Amino acid sequence: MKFTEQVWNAALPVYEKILAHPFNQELKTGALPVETFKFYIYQDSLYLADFARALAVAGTRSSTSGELLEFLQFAQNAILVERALHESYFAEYKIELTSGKAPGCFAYTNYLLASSAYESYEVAVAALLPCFWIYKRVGDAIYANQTTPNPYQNWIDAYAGEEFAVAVTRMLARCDRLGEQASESVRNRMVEAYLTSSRLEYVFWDSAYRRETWPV
Ligand SMILES: Cc1ncc(CO)c(N)n1
Repeated sequence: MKFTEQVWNAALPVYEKILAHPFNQELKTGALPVETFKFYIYQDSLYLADFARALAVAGTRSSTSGELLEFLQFAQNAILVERALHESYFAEYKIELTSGKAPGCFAYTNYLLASSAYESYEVAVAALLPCFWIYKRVGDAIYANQTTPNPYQNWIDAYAGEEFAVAVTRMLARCDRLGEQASESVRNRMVEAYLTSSRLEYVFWDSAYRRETWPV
């Protein structure tokens, strides 16, 4: 079985919970409170800044310059998406939040940064896969069932769109090659990393929905 098929099956219950989460259900119908969306966009800008770093670091752990280039391009794109958030949503919604990372965002970004630095290249890449693939599947599912007009149309279009799809396809192909070449023990750790990041995707959405703050 292809690595990506294996992990998709392994994390299917997590994906289904993500899709059913009220954040995504309300995004789909447009009923999501704007204050919740603002909180999410702010947290996502903090996420994307670290996601870019994790991608770049993972790239430096590869053994070919082709792979390094691929991951540097992913990193560049994450930075450009982060900037676009500021130019569009931050301006449109007058987001002036300064609270920093909520616990959910903190957990996810630090997991990605730690994996990229301290895990093997293959495991680091597997940890980064849900950021692409789960977002793509969620974007597509929302796009296919959304209420129109929808105040969050730009967000939906970005993740259901062609440009993001190209990056996701490249990442999936990369993961399948790495999974195929990996020893059984490395492959098992790759599956574990994919699962952990999938759970953290859920945690991130749930944190945004609750506008999570630090308890102390
Ligand atoms: C939390 C999160 N995961 C994945 C993506 C897509 O890269 C994003 N923008 N935010």
